Amino acid sequence: MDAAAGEASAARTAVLLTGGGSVCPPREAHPAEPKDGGTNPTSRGEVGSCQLATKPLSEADEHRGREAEESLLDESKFDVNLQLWSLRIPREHCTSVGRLLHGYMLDRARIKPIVEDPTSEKNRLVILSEKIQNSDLSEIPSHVLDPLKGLCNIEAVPYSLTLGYSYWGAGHVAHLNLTEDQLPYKDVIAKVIYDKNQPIIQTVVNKIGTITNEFRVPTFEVLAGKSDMVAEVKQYGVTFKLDYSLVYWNSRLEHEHIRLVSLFQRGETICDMFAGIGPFSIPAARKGCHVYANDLNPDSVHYLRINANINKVEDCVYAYNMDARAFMHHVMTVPDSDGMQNTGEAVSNEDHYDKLATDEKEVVTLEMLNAGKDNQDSVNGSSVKKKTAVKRQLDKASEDQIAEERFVIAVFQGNRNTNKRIRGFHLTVFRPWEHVDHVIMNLPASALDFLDVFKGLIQSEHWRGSLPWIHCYCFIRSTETKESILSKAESLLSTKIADPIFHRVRDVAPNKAMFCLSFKLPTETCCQDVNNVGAE
Ligand SMILES: C[S@@+](CC[C@H](N)C(=O)[O-])C[C@H]1O[C@@H](n2cnc3c(N)ncnc32)[C@H](O)[C@@H]1O
Repeated sequence: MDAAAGEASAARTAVLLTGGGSVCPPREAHPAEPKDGGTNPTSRGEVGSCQLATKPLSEADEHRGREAEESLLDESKFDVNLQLWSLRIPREHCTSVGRLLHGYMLDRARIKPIVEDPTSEKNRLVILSEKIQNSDLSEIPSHVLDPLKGLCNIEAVPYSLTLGYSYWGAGHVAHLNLTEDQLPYKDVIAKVIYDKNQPIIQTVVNKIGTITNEFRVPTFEVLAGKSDMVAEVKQYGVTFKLDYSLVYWNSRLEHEHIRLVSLFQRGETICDMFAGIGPFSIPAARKGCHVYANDLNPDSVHYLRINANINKVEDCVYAYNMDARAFMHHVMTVPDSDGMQNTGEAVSNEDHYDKLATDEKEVVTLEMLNAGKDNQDSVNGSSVKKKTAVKRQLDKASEDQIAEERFVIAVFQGNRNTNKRIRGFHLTVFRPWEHVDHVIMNLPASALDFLDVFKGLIQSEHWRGSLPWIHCYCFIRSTETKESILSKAESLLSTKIADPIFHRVRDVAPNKAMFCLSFKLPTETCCQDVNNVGAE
């Protein structure tokens, strides 16, 4: 359980402390009529005693507390009701409205901000963020609202959303973020959360201060229960095991993890420079990508390996525990003797590059496929012979062939678990110095500073196909602009970036937003011999 879950727990605590009775309405997620009919600007937020309050218990409170104790677990006590605003729009404008309203829509893990309108199938409701409090939408700046009004008819509709028991995820750690005025009551709050949530909650912690260490791990004070902070959480069907006290984890990035991985194709090669416990790497591997995942924190790499195993992608994830800069140099360096440096290894513990050249995974070119011919030399020959054959065939392949070969990979991977082998047909898996499709850099506080690692990184005589996409996360403060960030990136790469894409991930503070800057690595930056590498 993380901060969000802690929020629910805090809400539940408040129910007991303030004795609000049946204050949270039944679980629902629908447009709701405001008491004033929606004509006046109306403040909305969390309702009733679902807000944390710390006044003393009355007799009635204690009675209700005893009642709650008698039942093992009252799931409704987890409910957090959000009173929000939504915009009713014609359904054909969803994409454009979603784009225009980026940063002003609801940003909650696993909640879609655009939903069906129960009153008409021709419309959709765009759920607005909690920061939009008034029906006149005065919190949305005119440069966003005016184009929206020009695009289509919009109508502000109150929207009630209850985040219930199942929403708050898994794990046994209730993670609180107590404010100054709540701190004097931290022990009683923790005790109530702990006592009233047996056997689910085993540990109650409060986050202390801001994160300053390089591994981005918050400091927690254990307020109740065991100090064990190992938990399992689920994101979009993937299970992640982690120790909250040792590694970075942020459930609010779930949408972003899904968004980025949805851009990857099966068979692609991914380098994740700041991988953490694998929220990009593991889903990418599950999609059929080959992932080189690195983190400086040895505990993160430990859980990355565990998570690769839990999710059965240990064959496709190669884990490294290095500084990100050293990692990129390491995986992009062509080994002297066609061997592999031993710093990083496949999670399955087999030598990755040996595996690439064994008879289980070798290369078939399009011509060989068409001819339907066995490549017995590679299957039966020595490892060196096989690798030479692989190399020769790779050299011949064009960009089109890469696509075709990847189709073959998809077919073979579909059969992977059946242990079915077709002798003579082999797979193309590129080593990073030959081809990488995407590089992920999720260390928003300083990832931009690492961009100079790409200067002269690629040896063009070994490279095949187009240059990689870089997805570099950053913060933009109110004193900065996209232009200033871009110019910093360009100066680190020593060249212009063509067609940069800024994706707003989330607001992290009133004056600070997290963005993902995506761009194709410019040829001028990275190639030791620029003439031979395609920059398309
Ligand atoms: C913001 S977290 C992102 C983790 C993961 N990608 C995610 O989305 O949850 C950044 C990660 O970078 C790691 N890190 C910090 N400095 C690093 C460095 N110089 N080289 C490699 N990893 C580093 C931290 O340990 C942390 O796990």
